[in-house]
Amino acid sequence: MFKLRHGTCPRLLRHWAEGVRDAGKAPRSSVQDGGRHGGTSNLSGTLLIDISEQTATTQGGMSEGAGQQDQSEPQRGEAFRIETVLHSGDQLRRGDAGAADSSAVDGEVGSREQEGGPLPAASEHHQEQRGSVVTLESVSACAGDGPESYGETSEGTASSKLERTDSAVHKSSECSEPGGLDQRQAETSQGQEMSGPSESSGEPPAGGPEESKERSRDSKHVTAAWETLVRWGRFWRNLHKGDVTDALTRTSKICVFGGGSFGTAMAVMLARNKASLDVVMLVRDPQLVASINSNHLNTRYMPNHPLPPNVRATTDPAEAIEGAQYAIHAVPVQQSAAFLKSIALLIPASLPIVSVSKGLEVSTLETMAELIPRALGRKGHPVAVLSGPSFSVELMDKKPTGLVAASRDPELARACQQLLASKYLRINTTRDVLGVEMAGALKNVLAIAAGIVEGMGLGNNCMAALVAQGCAEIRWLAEKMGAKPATLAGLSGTGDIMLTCFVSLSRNRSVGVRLGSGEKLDDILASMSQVAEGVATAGAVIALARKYRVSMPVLTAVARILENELTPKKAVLELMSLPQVEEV
Ligand SMILES: NC(=O)c1ccc[n+]([C@@H]2O[C@H](COP(=O)([O-])OP(=O)(O)OC[C@H]3O[C@@H](n4cnc5c(N)ncnc54)[C@H](O)[C@@H]3O)[C@@H](O)[C@H]2O)c1
Ligand SMILES: O=P(O)(O)OC[C@H](O)CO
Repeated sequence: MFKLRHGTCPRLLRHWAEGVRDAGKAPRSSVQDGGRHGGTSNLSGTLLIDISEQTATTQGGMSEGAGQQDQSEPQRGEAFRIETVLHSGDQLRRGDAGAADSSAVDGEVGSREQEGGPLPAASEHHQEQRGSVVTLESVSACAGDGPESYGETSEGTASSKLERTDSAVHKSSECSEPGGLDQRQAETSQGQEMSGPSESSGEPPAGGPEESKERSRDSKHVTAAWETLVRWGRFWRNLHKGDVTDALTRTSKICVFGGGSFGTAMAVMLARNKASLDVVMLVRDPQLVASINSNHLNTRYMPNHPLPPNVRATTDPAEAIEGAQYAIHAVPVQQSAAFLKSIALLIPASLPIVSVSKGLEVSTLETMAELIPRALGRKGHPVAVLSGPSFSVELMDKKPTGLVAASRDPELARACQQLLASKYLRINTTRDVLGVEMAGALKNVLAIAAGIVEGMGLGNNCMAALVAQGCAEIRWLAEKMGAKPATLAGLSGTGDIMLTCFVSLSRNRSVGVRLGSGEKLDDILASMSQVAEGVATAGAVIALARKYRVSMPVLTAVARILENELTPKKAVLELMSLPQVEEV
């Protein structure tokens, strides 16, 4: 059966198809149409399938064949797929806009990465459209090193692999990996269904030759799956090698608003990606400017990490903004509107602003993507947000990190990928700006709750229950406002919640720990030199919860504790006394 993963990058597939066709590799033999999805036509003896109907009706689910191919001739399968892709133009063009570009760059000099680097970052397209099969084996073939060249996967093995995938499709209704169906899982369940190693099945005991054979087969599947992924990454990188539309290539200056820890980290990520890029930080303190420009050190926020020479600082907004092609906004949320209003006249209408600030403005309940155009007095100003689990110090230390860039304009989200992604920083893209922003803002409030539990010494069970409940509350509100569930389960949601709730580097969590240990909020804030966005955002969350009629017991308790209307101990007692309910 033919299967097409709808999330598979259409651009990649089209290039692949064209490449194979041009190279004359696609055999022109007929295959039979299963006739279930759309019509058939015939050109040069090759069956063509219109997959538009299929695409429209199987979003997120496992899609089953549009046609039947001769399994004994795997090469036909390749041709079949290729032609299918070529004749699904509308879908492909639409998908293309959301497709991800891989632009991993060499960490120091900005040259495009060659073999052996990270896999391509995903697009919304990829993230959302799980559940069908990527024909990665075929991608490998197109990349110039066909299935025969990886591992022990000979042409014949590739054929049987396709067959196995087919049979697995019938057995499983889920597929989780970008590489397609988890064959091992599917086959295992199939095996158990048919002749599982149960006591009554008469199978040899564990550890016998049968089990060892199964283990070795499993191991082959794992190896094949991994190698397929690696080849996919290589193919993708080759495809985009020398891509002149790369935002990094055509950018010469970027300004960064805010010289705190994350503004500095963002400036360094950009500067490391391209040595000739002029990265200018707009900061308020002349001493900090002197330190950055003379000693390449942000002595206040990042004293142990020397900055690349192409990072400089200024207190002059005009100097920072003039000629900049992008602006990164890293000013705390509650100060952002006033800051942006003060420089609005200097900001060209075309200057995209990428916000990394996580929170809601208390006075308006706005997210940053709403606040920025309003503060600039320009509806429709180009905005993206970058979020996800990321401590600035770990980025500076080149620890592997994953973020998500969200924008209504997919090109801008891709530009964020191209400018910032590196060997240690993967950036997905999405159009779900609201989901990314709500998750990023609300996780800070939840992290305060987690800190309180830690500070009170309530134990691991309590911590896990609290964070799970908090996740549900974030989901209830964000989804009601229009966020996508996949976003909330992704890097900016679950990912950032885990990081911020469980890791002591978090400033929000630290505030909670100190509250839970009995300190007063005013004393805690007075002792901090950096922002903990959750403190202000908590009130806004509760106002939004009321507006959207969502009950949020944990986050409401945090807001009341921060307002000094409830002690942490009383809050726990009250929460534990709430009615026992059905899980939703
Ligand atoms: N630090 C991190 O690991 C991290 C990671 C992801 C996102 N963020 C988000 O990035 C934003 C900034 O965080 P940070 O860690 O850099 O904070 P920070 O406290 O380290 O720095 C804040 C910066 O904003 C500047 N600033 C404050 N008020 C200002 C004003 N009125 N006008 C102009 N500049 C002003 C400060 O001088 C400082 O340079 C926050 O919303 C935070 O949630 C931080
Ligand atoms: O230190 P925090 O609590 O502001 O968290 C920093 C980042 O948001 C973590 O992703």
